[in-house]
Amino acid sequence: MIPASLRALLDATDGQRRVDWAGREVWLAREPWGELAVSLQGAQVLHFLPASPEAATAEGASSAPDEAQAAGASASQDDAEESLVPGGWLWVTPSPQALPGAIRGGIPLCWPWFADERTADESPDRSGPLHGPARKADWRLEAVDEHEEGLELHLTPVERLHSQLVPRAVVQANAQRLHVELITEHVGETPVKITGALHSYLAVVEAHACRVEGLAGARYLDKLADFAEREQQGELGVRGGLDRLYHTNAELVLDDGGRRLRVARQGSDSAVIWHPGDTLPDDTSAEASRHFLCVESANTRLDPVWLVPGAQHLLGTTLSLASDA
Ligand SMILES: O=P(O)(O)OC[C@H]1O[C@H](O)[C@H](O)[C@@H](O)[C@@H]1O
Repeated sequence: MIPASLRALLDATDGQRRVDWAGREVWLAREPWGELAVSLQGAQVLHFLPASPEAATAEGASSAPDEAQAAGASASQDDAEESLVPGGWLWVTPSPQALPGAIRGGIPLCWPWFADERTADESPDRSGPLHGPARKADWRLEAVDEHEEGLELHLTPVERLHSQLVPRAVVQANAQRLHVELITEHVGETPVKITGALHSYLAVVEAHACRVEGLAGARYLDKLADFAEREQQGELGVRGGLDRLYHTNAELVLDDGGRRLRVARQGSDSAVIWHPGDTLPDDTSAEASRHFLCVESANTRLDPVWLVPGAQHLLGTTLSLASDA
């Protein structure tokens, strides 16, 4: 579910190319296996639509223009805002912030800390940005390789983001799945504590009618209740705003009534589930916000990672259709 202007650029793409979208350089692929869009600001995957027959039949997965009615084009919406076009597994706001702001949507890379935890923040007064500097930084596309009848992209930041830590991102896309990994290499001399997230904005029919399976019985910290510790009773039904850090490495399934998306995580014992509810961010309308739910592969205060010199940490997520759909 992406803004119409990004959809139009994809429709005009045959193969692979670089375009300018929302003031950012964005790499696009439209090939027999499916579609992928990656912003070089933040190495942020913005769009993924696999060509597998099952994916194409899932509700909302078509990109045909005449089916673009549902999301974001309603009369209640600000006329100035672009419409959102259904199709794809990720959501991107129709009104992204200008640079140097970050684009809300897709899969932002939060590194080397999650939210306001500021692990590994080297600024003198520990005043680094929410979610760390990586998501707003310029990244370089180092390589595009063939991978399992799809593609594998390798990205690195243009400038050094930390004196001891070096991140890189790998994106694998094919007709069945999207896999993103954020690898942190310690090239320094002293242990460093990191957190982080693959802050996935997953496209849904209606955020407040979603179910997330796999969390029953898990302990979580409720950020909307001053980090109160609670236990998930039964499966999670999303009915309003929520901001929770679940302590689990379980595989999750997001069911929005139309599609059952499996969210597998690697190197992550924290699953963050977030939706702003009525507390809308400045860059997103109420109408547009109805169509995403964040299900994040993360390392949070629940499972920070102490990296020692020479070590690496891989934080990953794999999105695929649940086979029991
Ligand atoms: O608005 P952003 O900086 O992108 O952050 C969006 C959200 O990210 C995470 O999910 C946090 O748990 C939330 O507390 C935060 O509000």
